[in-house]
Amino acid sequence: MTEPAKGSTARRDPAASGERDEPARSTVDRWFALYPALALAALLPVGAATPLFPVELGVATFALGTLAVGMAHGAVDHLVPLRAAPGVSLRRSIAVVSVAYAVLGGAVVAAFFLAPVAAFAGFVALTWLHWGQGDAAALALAGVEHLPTSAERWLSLVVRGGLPMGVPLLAHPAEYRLVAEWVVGLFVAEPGAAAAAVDPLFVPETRLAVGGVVIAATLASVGAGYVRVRGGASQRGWLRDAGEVAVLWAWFLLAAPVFAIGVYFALWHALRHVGRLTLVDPGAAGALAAGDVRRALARFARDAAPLTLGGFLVVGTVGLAAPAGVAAPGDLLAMSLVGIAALTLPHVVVTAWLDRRQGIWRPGTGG
Ligand SMILES: CC1=C(/C=C/C(C)=C/C=C/C(C)=C/C=O)C(C)(C)CCC1
Ligand SMILES: [Fe+2]
Repeated sequence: MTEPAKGSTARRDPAASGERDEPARSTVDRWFALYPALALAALLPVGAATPLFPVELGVATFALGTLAVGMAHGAVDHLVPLRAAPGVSLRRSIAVVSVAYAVLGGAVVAAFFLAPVAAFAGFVALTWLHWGQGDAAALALAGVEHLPTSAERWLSLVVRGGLPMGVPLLAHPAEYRLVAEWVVGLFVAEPGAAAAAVDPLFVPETRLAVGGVVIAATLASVGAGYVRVRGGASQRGWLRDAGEVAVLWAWFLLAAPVFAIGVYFALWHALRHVGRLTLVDPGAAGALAAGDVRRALARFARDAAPLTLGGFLVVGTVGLAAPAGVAAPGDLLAMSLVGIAALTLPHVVVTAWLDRRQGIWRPGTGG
């Protein structure tokens, strides 16, 4: 739990306190964060075997995860302003989010056409930020007490986003590079040009620097949390945080990158975000408070269905527009990633707005 709000003017932090919706919140934490994390831990032996298999296994897993929940997790963004802010109409909510998606998504696609290598690196950086942002919100929702300041939450963001984006580069650079070549290869048709173009990204210094940042941030974050526990914060929340970080470290060290990220995207990031969204839908939150996870999920699926299809249309359009064409499984992954990149920038903006509304980055004052 964050520091209690001080003074009568301070607003509550609904992501980390509030008794009224506590049963719904703890149901969400269990079903959408804790159990999936335990499932990922149980999958570690499977992950450890994946480097022995062809990368196509990873591509199929990534596609399946994106089909199942990955795409859907952002497909209710148009309802987020409506549900998270008083006084926003449905029409305004849809209009604002549609404009953000068209402008920002269009800019991302243009960036891939104009400067594919920089756009790819930017997408990895954006995902680092976004997946870290998602986990910081999940930790707040879980009510951990060892992250009472925004600085500590930012450090968690660096760790949690760095695990999926940085550790595979440290542990499996060849497959990481292959994916970069596939993505850039959609936009540069000459044979061998993509491999040469991504060279500057894969110098040993990048790998060292990225690995160093993730290791240092992990040690600093776990250490700072321990200091908070010594100062009276709940040990349970800290152990949960450190345990999740340990599972993610093991997962991304052991599993082949495309497989690892495919599973993580669906089972970890997307599910956590879906859980968070069910809490801002009063109908779903009511079902969750009564322990009815299935009904909450059914409501989410109904809301997300139309724009999940829309998301796949975006991916298909990227495939049709790619100058080099789409032929091999690698191209399919590449076109999905570019489509996802276009959807991710506006999704990050909507999520950041929700974070702000919920006081994720201003613990103790939020709401
Ligand atoms: C697959 C894959 C990569 C990139 C994945 C990314 C960047 C996924 C982003 C997904 C998002 C942002 C989903 C929305 O929340 C790497 C790391 C380049 C190399 C290893 C394999
Ligand atoms: Fe997301």
